[in-house]
Amino acid sequence: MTHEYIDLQTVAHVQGAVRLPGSKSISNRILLLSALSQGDVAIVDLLASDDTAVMLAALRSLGVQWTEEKTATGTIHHVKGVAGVLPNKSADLFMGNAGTAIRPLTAALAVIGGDYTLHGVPRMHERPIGDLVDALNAAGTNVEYTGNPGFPPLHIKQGKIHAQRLSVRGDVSSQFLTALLMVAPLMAREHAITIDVIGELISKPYIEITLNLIRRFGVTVGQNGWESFTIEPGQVYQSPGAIHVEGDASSASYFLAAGAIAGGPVRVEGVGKDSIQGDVRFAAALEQMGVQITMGDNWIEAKSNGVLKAIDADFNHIPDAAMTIAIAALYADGTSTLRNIASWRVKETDRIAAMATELRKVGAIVEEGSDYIKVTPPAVITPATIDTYDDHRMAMCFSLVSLDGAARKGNVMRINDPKCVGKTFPEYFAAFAAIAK
Ligand SMILES: O=C(O)C1=C[C@@H](OP(=O)(O)O)[C@@H](O)[C@H](O)C1
Ligand SMILES: C=C(OP(=O)(O)O)C(=O)O
Repeated sequence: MTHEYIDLQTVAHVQGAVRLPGSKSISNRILLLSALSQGDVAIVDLLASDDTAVMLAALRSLGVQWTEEKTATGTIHHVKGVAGVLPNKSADLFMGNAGTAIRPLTAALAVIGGDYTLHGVPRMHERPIGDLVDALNAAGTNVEYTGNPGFPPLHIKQGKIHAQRLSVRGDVSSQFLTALLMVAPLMAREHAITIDVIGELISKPYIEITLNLIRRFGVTVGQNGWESFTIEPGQVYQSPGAIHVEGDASSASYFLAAGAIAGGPVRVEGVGKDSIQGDVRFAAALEQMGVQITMGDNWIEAKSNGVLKAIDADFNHIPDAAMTIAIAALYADGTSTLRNIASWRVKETDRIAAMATELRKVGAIVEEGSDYIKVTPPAVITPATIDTYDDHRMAMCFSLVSLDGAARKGNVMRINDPKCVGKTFPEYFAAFAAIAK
């Protein structure tokens, strides 16, 4: 942890428009699908952040060629697909703390086979991957733990897929199912492959993103509810030519919440009503809190009179954006409860514990359980020094606590280690400053 911090003066009003960076979830999926496909792919507006940098670096280490072209309107990444045949049969890959990189890459490398090691930052070595490794190894791959069983680092050797039916637990992270779905066409060379989901699948909208993008690369997945998925044999990923990355709907949540807390209107551009990201449903949660939301094809806008209604709801479908609701709850007219969010505990940090600790610093009364958090707002928000636990979302969420019409002028919120936003949104604090009037 660095000792850097940023001091945010309290402000009473926000207004303006923000152009969102690309979606992390879409960017990393498209990068891997492009590498696995036949033909060249031109990716427009890929997210530039730590999580995509580790994926790009890994692809380069594996011998996948890509170049970046700067244009007047943005960037285009050109990826040369290798159709599932990686030029480099061995590599040591640093995955940072990017779940969307390590989980699908582990599946791809395990199925393709070779001699690969994958590791990350210390927290990555505490984030579960056992359900994915179990599913893969039961099907014939050869993945070993080199540290603690169930967690990275991993050593992948040559295996041989013999199963036509795989099962994976869905209740710890949806990324395990995403990873298997992405590599299923590589396994279904001669026989169909069926993937059964064991336990209640969490974070379902992320599976919808996966299925949508797999389809864009020419592969059809048969779906039996959320219980099983079948990939018919002989399907090969084909380049869609050019593919555009939507703005990040989770990143949008901070600006929409700002509009909700401090008047607005605040408009985010790059994501709208046709988005394939589940996190656009954050806007519906704000509506329930009394915020006025309008949406276009490529934008969402929030405005309010600053008085928010408390909310009690299940947030399993939007685990990332739900953190922003926990902050909006500070400005509500009563106690809010966010339910069914157990996955918060195994992300960049234990987010239920971190959120509870930091909300208490600004005066909230917080109750936490294994899978819920209950927030009662204080009469006045107390200025505080906020720790961010190397979690980009903690830093972005707590920037919002500087929005306070009732605060004494000159009050300051200090956010420690603000650079952790680099995981998904390196320019976050500049974008936030631009709407704080
Ligand atoms: O598949 C994805 O792109 C993601 C799935 C979610 O994780 P879980 O499925 O672990 O909840 C989400 O929290 C993460 O930021 C991105
Ligand atoms: C949980 C997150 O990331 P990851 O993709 O590493 O799981 C997140 O961005 O909030």
